[in-house]
Amino acid sequence: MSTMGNSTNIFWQESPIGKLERQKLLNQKGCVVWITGLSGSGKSTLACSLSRELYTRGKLSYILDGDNLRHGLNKDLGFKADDRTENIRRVGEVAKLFADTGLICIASLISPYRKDRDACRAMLPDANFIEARLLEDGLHEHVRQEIQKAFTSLHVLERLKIFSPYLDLISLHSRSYIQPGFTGIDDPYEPPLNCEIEIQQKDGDCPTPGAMAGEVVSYLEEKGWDVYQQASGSNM
Ligand SMILES: Nc1ncnc2c1ncn2[C@@H]1O[C@H](COP(=O)(O)OS(=O)(=O)O)[C@@H](OP(=O)(O)O)[C@H]1O
Ligand SMILES: Nc1ncnc2c1ncn2[C@@H]1O[C@H](COP(=O)(O)OP(=O)(O)O)[C@@H](O)[C@H]1O
Repeated sequence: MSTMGNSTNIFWQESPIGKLERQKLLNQKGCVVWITGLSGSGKSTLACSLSRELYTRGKLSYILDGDNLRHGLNKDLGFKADDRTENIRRVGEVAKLFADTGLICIASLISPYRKDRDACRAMLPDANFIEARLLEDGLHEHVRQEIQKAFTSLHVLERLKIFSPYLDLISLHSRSYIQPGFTGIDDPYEPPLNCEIEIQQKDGDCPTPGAMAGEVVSYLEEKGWDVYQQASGSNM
């Protein structure tokens, strides 16, 4: 482990262009949208849909997806509690840098431990960390209803076709049953107590990816994250 934290001869170097200038250039405010939820709850789907939605509105975002980062930056980490904590800490630090560039950084990780997510929140100025929790019930209910429909009304071949869009989800759940230490099966997931956004089913329906992204975009618009305003505070 690094001993950097204890060094006394390391000094902060100021950059000539600050966050305010960068935000003004981009006409948006840098923040972190942190998407948390169980495996298969739709985190990556929401992250991609949100990034696309923001792009069409002329807003620059960047996705930090847990799966992808585990191919590079975090390839030395596994799924034991300490590794997950270090995984989240590193992504929190990277997300903080991205937000400082003026980007809307979308971090999408299971991030099962509340204290780790809260530590990332604490790295940023107030309100720059927007936690969005995906409640998996909507998606699972959607799959359940599709399976039920397939078995009650269709020919066998058509039934099989119905399953094809969910092969990922089915394989994920199958894997989770044979792999020890899987979040939500035999490893804990601690839901946020007070997150900014909670996405769940409405009237038994799973929201479409576009609708999920819409909920986050509405939040950002309502709070003014999508547009830079000189008067809106120096620290944002
Ligand atoms: N033991 C165990 N528990 C949970 N998840 C596992 C595990 N082993 C592998 N995977 C796959 O890794 C993806 C989650 O990586 P994360 O970096 O988001 O996890 S964490 O935040 O550090 O808990 C996760 O991807 P998503 O399904 O996209 O969430 C899993 O496919
Ligand atoms: N809103 C949705 N409606 C229908 N299918 C979805 C929705 N969100 C995700 N899915 C599907 O569920 C599966 C898991 O989604 P994914 O985004 O990979 O979850 P996670 O990143 O949380 O593991 C994928 O096959 C994806 O296409």
